[in-house]
Amino acid sequence: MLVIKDLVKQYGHGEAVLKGLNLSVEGNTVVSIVGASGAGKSTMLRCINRLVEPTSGSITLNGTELVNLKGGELRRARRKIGMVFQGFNLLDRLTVMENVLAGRLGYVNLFQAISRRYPQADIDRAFYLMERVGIAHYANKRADELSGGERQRVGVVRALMQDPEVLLADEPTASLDPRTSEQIMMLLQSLAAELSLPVLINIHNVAQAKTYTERVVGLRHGKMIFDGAPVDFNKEALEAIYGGIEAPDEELAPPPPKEASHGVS
Ligand SMILES: Nc1ncnc2c1ncn2[C@@H]1O[C@H](COP(=O)(O)OP(=O)(O)OP(=O)(O)O)[C@@H](O)[C@H]1O
Repeated sequence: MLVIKDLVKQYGHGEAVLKGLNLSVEGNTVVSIVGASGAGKSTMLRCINRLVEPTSGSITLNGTELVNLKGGELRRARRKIGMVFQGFNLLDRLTVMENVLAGRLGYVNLFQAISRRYPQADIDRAFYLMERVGIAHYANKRADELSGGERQRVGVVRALMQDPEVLLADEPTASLDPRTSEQIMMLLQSLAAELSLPVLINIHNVAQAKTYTERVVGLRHGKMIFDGAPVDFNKEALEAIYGGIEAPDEELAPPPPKEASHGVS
C-alpha cells in the first residue's frame, strides 16, 4: 500500500508546487493523475521514487518510509518502485533483452552487472513478461528498431523486472498514437490485476483516464481537487481542475475491445 501524507514540494525559494497532498493507493488499483501542465503531477510521482526530494511530508510503501532514506536503503527501496516514462528511456543500442534485464540491475552484484551475466531465473522471468506483452520475438532486436508502442512495452517489462510493489507511469502514452495509447493503457490495467500491483499513471488525456483507470485524482496548482471514480468525474470536476487553464478532450473514448490475455500486438 502506498500512503502519501501532507506531501509538500518547493523548488528553491518559489511557491510550493505540491501543497500538502494526501493519497492512499492499495491493492491493484489503477489510479490516473490528471491536471493541467504544471499542476505538479510529475513532481508527485518523482517524489515517490525520490528522483525529486520532498520538502516535507511522508510517503510510505508497504510500511517503509521513503522520505529521508539514503544510500543503500534508498537503493533497496527504489527497487520496489517501477517507473515507466513518456520517452521510454531505453538504451537504444542495446537489445530488447538487455534493456529488459536492466530492470534487474538493482538486484545483481557488480560483476554480474558489468559482465551482464544475469541469473537464469531473471532471464526466464524476462521471457515470460516479454511473451506476456507480445515482444518476446524482438528479444534480440535493437531497441531503436522498434515502434513506439513496442518500445513502451519494453519500458513496462523493464519496470516489472524490478519486481515492484508499485508502478509509476509518467505520461506513458503521450508519445504514442491514440490506438497504441489505448493498448498501453489496457495493458497497464490488466497487468495491475494480474500482478496485484497498484499503478499510478500521470495522463493528460482525460477520456483515457476515465476509460482505463478505476480512480481519478485531479490536481490543480499542487492541490488535490478531485479523488473519485471515473463516473463521478463530471463537468464540474473538469472545470475545477482545468477551468480557465486549458480545455482537454472531454469526449469519452469508445469502450475498449477486450484485450487478449496473452500476446498483445
Ligand atoms: N526541477 C525543477 N526546478 C524548478 N521548478 C520545477 C522543476 N521541476 C518542475 N518545476 C515546476 O514545478 C511545477 C510543477 O511541474 P510538474 O512537471 O510537476 O507539473 P506537471 O503537472 O507534471 O506538468 P506537465 O503535465 O506539463 O508535465 C511547474 O511550475 C514546473 O515549472
